Amino acid sequence: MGKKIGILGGTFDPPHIAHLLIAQESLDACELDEVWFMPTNVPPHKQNEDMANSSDRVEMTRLAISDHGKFRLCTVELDRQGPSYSMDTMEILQNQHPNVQFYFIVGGDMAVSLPTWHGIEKLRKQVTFIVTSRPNYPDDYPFEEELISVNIPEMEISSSDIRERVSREENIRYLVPEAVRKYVGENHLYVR
Ligand SMILES: Nc1ncnc2c1ncn2[C@@H]1O[C@H](COP(=O)(O)OP(=O)(O)OP(=O)(O)O)[C@@H](O)[C@H]1O
Ligand SMILES: O=C(O)c1ccc[n+]([C@@H]2O[C@H](COP(=O)([O-])O)[C@@H](O)[C@H]2O)c1
Repeated sequence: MGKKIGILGGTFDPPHIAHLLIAQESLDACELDEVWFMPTNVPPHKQNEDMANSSDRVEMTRLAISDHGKFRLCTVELDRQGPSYSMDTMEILQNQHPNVQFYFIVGGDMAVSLPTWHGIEKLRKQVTFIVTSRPNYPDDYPFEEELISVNIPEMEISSSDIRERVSREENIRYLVPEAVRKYVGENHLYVR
C-alpha cells in the first residue's frame, strides 16, 4: 500500500509550536508516514498582507522541523507565480507521487473557510482534510462528514501575535523553536 502523507500548508511567518503540535497530533491520530511542511509563496487568503520574504520563511520552517525524522520540507509552491492554490499544488504532488494518499492538515480557522477555496470540489476529491481545532473559532465545519477531526490541546498561539511581540521587543522564547527564535533575532525580522 502507498504511503500516507499529511500536507501542512502555511505562511509560516514564523513557524511556531502550534504548527509542530498539529503536525504531530495528526501524524499520530491518522497513522501518517510523514508530514510535509509546505510554505506558501503567495497565500491565497493573505494576498495583500506584508510578510517576510519566502526565503526567510522557508529557512525558519527548515530549522523548526530539522530534528524530526518524519517531518519534511516541501518547496513545491515556491517556484509558482501568483496565489498558491492548494488544488493546483495537489495536482502537481499527485502526479509526482501517484501511489501516495494525501491528507491536508488545517486549523479550525482555515476549515471554516474551505467552501471559498479555489476549486474546492476538485480538492475534496484529491485529499482528505484533517482539521485541528483552534481557539476562538467555531467547531462546526463544512464537509464535516468527510473530514477527520483531530483533538489537540488548544493553544492561543499565532504567527501574527509572535510578530507583534517581536515588534514590541517582547520575548518569544518557547512560542517558537529555539533555532527559529535565534533566526528571527539574527536577521532582524519583524522589528519596526
Ligand atoms: N494555534 C493554532 N491552532 C490550530 N491551528 C493552527 C494554529 N496556528 C496555526 N494553525 C494552522 O496552521 C496552518 C498554517 O498557519 P499559518 O502559517 O497561517 O499561521 P498563523 O498562526 O495562522 O498565522 P497568522 O497569525 O499570520 O494568520 C493553518 O492551517 C492554520 O489554521
Ligand atoms: O487554495 C485555496 O483557495 C486556499 C485558500 C486559503 C488557504 N489555502 C492554503 O491553506 C494553507 C494555510 O493557509 P494560511 O493562509 O493559513 O497560511 C496554505 O497552504 C494555503 O495555501 C488555500
